Amino acid sequence: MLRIAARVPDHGKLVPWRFIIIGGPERAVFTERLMEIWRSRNEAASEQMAEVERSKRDGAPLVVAVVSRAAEHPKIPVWEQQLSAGAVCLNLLHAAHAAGYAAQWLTGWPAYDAEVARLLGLKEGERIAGFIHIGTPAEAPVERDRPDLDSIVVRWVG
Ligand SMILES: Cc1cc2nc3c(=O)[nH]c(=O)nc-3n(C[C@H](O)[C@H](O)[C@H](O)COP(=O)(O)O)c2cc1C
Repeated sequence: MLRIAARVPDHGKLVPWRFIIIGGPERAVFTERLMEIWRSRNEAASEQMAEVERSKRDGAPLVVAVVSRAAEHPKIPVWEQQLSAGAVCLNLLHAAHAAGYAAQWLTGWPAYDAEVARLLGLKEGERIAGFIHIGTPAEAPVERDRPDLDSIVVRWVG
């Protein structure tokens, strides 16, 4: 799956992304660490609120953090490097689904938190493009409204 995920358009072959696998026994430890950080930020939160938070962090047995390491480059804009990291996330979703798993691209506060970044060993300039949660499907995914193409497509007429 990671091989498929890494097979994305990558202008300049910079490989401006990397993976951190959070699985096995470390998966539960990761949730605990996130909860500790969350509690330190939400000291007044009730146990019920903590359980809601835990249910959001505690989903699939495998999480792959896709890390963007886009950096200033003389020819390749940072924007294009970040888009490439997004493509990695989507490819990983497709790879997981094609292999029969369920997968979801999540961010939430942990993707933007300096302490979580330290916990994951992110280096200066690195950031989370997505936490890709992967597991065995428990139920059919809920469909939701999709964009009305007529409202977002125009034909360029010069
Ligand atoms: C960058 C990014 C971050 C996302 N983060 C979250 C999130 O934190 N929580 C959430 O419920 N959905 C999040 N989503 C949306 C889900 O990945 C997904 O689109 C949604 O669950 C519906 O799935 P579907 O589009 O396959 O029907 C995020 C999507 C993207 C592109």
